[in-house]
Amino acid sequence: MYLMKDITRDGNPVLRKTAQDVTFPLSTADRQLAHDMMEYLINSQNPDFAQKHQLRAGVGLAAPQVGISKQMAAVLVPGPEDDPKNYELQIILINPVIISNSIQQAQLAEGEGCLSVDKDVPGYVPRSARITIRYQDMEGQTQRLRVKNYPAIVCQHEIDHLHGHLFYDHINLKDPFAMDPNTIIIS
Ligand SMILES: O=CN(O)CCNC(=O)c1cccc(Cl)c1Cl
Ligand code: NI
Repeated sequence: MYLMKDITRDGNPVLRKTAQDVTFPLSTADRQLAHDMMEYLINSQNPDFAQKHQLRAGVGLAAPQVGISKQMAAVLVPGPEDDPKNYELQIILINPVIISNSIQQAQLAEGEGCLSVDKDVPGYVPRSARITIRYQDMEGQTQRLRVKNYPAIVCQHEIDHLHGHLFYDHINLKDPFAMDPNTIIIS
């Protein structure tokens, strides 16, 4: 079970490397990694558990954030307020590649945060509004996933981690809340 002490923080070079491809069949360690990352997200979204263990909430987690430079990330996007466990997206992405993306951009109204970045970095993080991801599932089968809006933003945040990018790399520091006509704001 991961706790905040297990999360690598900005400044650790592992967060700025391109992670290594995962090979199949998955090793026991890789299976455990997938499980533990998803378990962290589930725990972090449970208010009582998160409070008790001082976990920062997350809707995604990438292997480099637990010090493992491998192309693997977990995504857990909750459902609606009244039914959060009816997840909008629950998936383990292995060796993910964005194979197409919309010209249309999207950004979260409240910006983004990252377990690996302790400080708040205010500002819009422009991303593609719709993407198609080619990835491998736990059995090594190649899959394709089309996502848009919030789940697409989360997947891009995670895939960024696998290539050494952090969310604030995308913020326009001269004008962090610059409005672009071609970019939809997701609240
Ligand atoms: O890489 C994953 N994390 O750092 C976990 C903590 N951040 C979030 O859950 C988060 C918060 C806001 C917007 C996005 Cl897109 C994400 Cl991903
Ligand atoms: Ni992050």
